[in-house]
Formats: sequence, structure tokens, C-alpha cells
Amino acid sequence: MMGTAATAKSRQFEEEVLLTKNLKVFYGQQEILHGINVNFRKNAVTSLIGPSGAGKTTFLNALNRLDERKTTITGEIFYHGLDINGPEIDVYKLRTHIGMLFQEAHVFEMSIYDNIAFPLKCHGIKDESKLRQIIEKSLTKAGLWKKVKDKLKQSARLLSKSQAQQLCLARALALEPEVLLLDEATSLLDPVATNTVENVLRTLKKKTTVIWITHNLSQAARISDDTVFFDKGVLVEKGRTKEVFTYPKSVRTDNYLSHNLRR
Ligand SMILES: Nc1ncnc2c1ncn2[C@@H]1O[C@H](COP(=O)(O)OP(=O)(O)OP(=O)(O)O)[C@@H](O)[C@H]1O
Repeated sequence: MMGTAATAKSRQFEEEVLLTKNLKVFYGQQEILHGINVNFRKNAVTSLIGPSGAGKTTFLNALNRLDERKTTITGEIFYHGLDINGPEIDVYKLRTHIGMLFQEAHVFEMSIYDNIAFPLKCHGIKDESKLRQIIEKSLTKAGLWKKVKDKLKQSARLLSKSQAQQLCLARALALEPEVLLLDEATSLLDPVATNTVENVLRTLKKKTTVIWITHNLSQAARISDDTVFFDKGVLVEKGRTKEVFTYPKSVRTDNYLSHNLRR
């Protein structure tokens, strides 16, 4: 049994799904992120907003160890208290807990079915009926099941851009990640698909911590519980979305929002 102090610590990690401490990211000699300290609330949707070049993507990629060959990282990123850059961390496994969706849909050169089945098989799920069950469930969650249920064996390349992105969302959801990172994942979608993804994010937050980058400020205001404003590699402000949008604490946030919300 754990002692009281250990129990309190594990409870703290339970709540602190993901947090960064003095996180700096460098491309070569250039420091892009200047010491980011942030804690993401469990099962909340957090929007990362800010001007182009602020470092949002660099930050998001660091949370998934995506750019590690190109960047140098100092400081720490903790996932339930574990330093994700620690030597004992299996990146492949980490990414089953922290999933990611990009602006462009990256479908595999495979059937719609196999696009979802492949990663599941890699993680040891081989039973066909179990696979079918997960595939149907995740395609339903992503709002695509009805459209593709009769053509699961067709190439995923035949899907429209929006449908391909929904397939990528289904693929990410199939692994039931605890954290889902999205980098402008709806910016190339049609309005119907955008609405579907927004609804998925709303329902996901019962079980999932969502962190996403969006340039669409009304979307951020609509969907997210919390908002983080980045500018020039600095985290300028973080708070409840309503507060950040209504009473920003920083003049920099205020200027950015008033300039960009009007457009
Ligand atoms: N591969 C790279 N090599 C060198 N510098 C890079 C690289 N990728 C990004 N940068 C630099 O890092 C800084 C932050 O870029 P980043 O893409 O993280 O910003 P962003 O806020 O996501 O911008 P956007 O909203 O336009 O996507 C920029 O100055 C950019 O030029």
C-alpha cells in the first residue's frame, strides 16, 4: 500500500496529465520557445492561439516528441509525472497515450479498414471481430461510419479531403489516447466536417484531454474550456477561455484578440 505522501503525489499526477517546466526548444542555435511553464487540465479542451511564428506547432510537437531529431530541448515535459524525454520512455508507446492529428490528413496507402486496423494490430489487437468492433466505434465517433460502412475495403485515397481527415481522427481515437493534440486539424475541412470534428471534441472531453491549435478565434471561443496565448516563443497568458476572451490580463493578448476577432 502507498503511504499518505505517495498517495497524495499519485493523486496530483492523476490530475496533472501533462505539464511543462521551463521548456525551451531550439532549432540549431535559435531559441524558439523561451521557458514554457504550463499545466493542462485533465479532460479539458485547451486552445493554443497566437500569431504565426509564435511557436505553437513547435510546442505541440514537443509534447509528442515529434521534432526531436531537428530540435534540442531543455526543461521538462511531464506526462503523469513521467519525464517524456527520459531514457526509459518508449516513444512509440507514448504516442498511443498522446495521439496527434495534423492539418493535412496523412492516410496510409491502404484500405479504409486497414488504416485503422494496422496500428491496432501493431499494438497487439489481432482478433478480427474485436478489430471490426473498434473500427466501427471509432468511425462512428468521427462521424464517418455511415458514409464508409459499405466500402471499408476500398482505398482510403478515394476519400475526400474532409473524409480523409475524419478517417485520421478515427484512427487516432481507435487507440483511445488519453491526450489528443490537434494542429489546425479542421482548417482544411468543409463546414460540415468541421462541425462534426468540433462535436467529437466536445464529447471526447469526458475522457480525453484535448490540446489544439487553431487560428479561428471564434472556434477557440466556442469549443475550448481553457485558452493559452503564445507570442514570440513566450506563453503570455493562460486561463479559462471565457476570461481570456472577455478580460485578458495581458495587453498583448488583448491587442491580438481585438485585432483578430474583428477580422
Ligand atoms: N524546421 C525548422 N527549422 C528552423 N526553424 C523553424 C523550423 N520550424 C519552425 N521554425 C521556426 O520556429 C518558429 C516558430 O514556428 P512555429 O511553426 O512553431 O510557429 P506557429 O505559432 O505554429 O506558427 P503558425 O501559426 O504559422 O503555424 C518560427 O520562427 C519558425 O520559423
